[in-house]
Amino acid sequence: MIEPPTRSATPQRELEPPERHPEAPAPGTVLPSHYENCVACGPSHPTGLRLVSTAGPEVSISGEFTVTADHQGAPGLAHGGVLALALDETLGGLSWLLRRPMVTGRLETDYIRPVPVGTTLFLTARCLGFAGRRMYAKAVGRLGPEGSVALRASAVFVVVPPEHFVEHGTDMTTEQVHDYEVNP
Ligand SMILES: CCCCCCCCCCCCCCCC(=O)SCCNC(=O)CCNC(=O)[C@H](O)C(C)(C)COP(=O)(O)OP(=O)(O)OC[C@H]1O[C@@H](n2cnc3c(N)ncnc32)[C@H](O)[C@@H]1OP(=O)(O)O
Repeated sequence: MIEPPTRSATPQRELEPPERHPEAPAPGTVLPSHYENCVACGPSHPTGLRLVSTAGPEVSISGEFTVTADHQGAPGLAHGGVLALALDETLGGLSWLLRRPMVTGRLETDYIRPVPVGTTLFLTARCLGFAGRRMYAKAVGRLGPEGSVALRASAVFVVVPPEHFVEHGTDMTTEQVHDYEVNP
């Protein structure tokens, strides 16, 4: 028997409101890739999404990427896992505005419309607030800037110390991780 989920991306109590960091990049700022080989945003990844994120108002982010033949599941259609990746990256980009390192704890995705190869998907993510170390957020993906909604997601990210990436990853020093705090 498959166990029912024990956690939910729907807040179970009132959240502390999110605060945009005073030194967050201004709305409209195109955000840099956080890692050149990232499968979602890295410019050096050969088949990645090359998703580009832009800081939005309050604690929100927009992102876009074009679905290519490298992102197919069924012929001519984006793979659902790839679409979850795009949502995860856009939601994770909220870190730039909060200036707190976070990792995805839970990502709940609704797939509403198929996304054909060649589509430029427009994503937006918004922070709902915090419950301790848990950050709750929502995201939407549209087929065009004002197009039909193809995807919706609710997520919980967990704030981690910068050392998380040094301890569990490779090629990352504590100095590099702390650089994010001053040089987004
Ligand atoms: C300096 C700033 C500039 C930054 C500028 C850089 C920008 C950069 C952009 C990046 C954009 C990329 C975006 C992709 C982001 C990924 O894809 S991250 C990769 C995928 N995720 C992971 O690998 C996470 C793997 N899991 C873990 O490492 C650990 O389970 C976690 C999540 C750190 C939690 O472990 P822990 O630290 O021991 O925490 P724990 O005490 O268990 O839980 C803490 C709280 O979180 C809750 N929690 C823990 N796990 C979960 C869960 N799965 N679901 C819900 N709640 C949970 C607990 O219930 C607990 O809540 P409270 O009881 O405190 O209320």
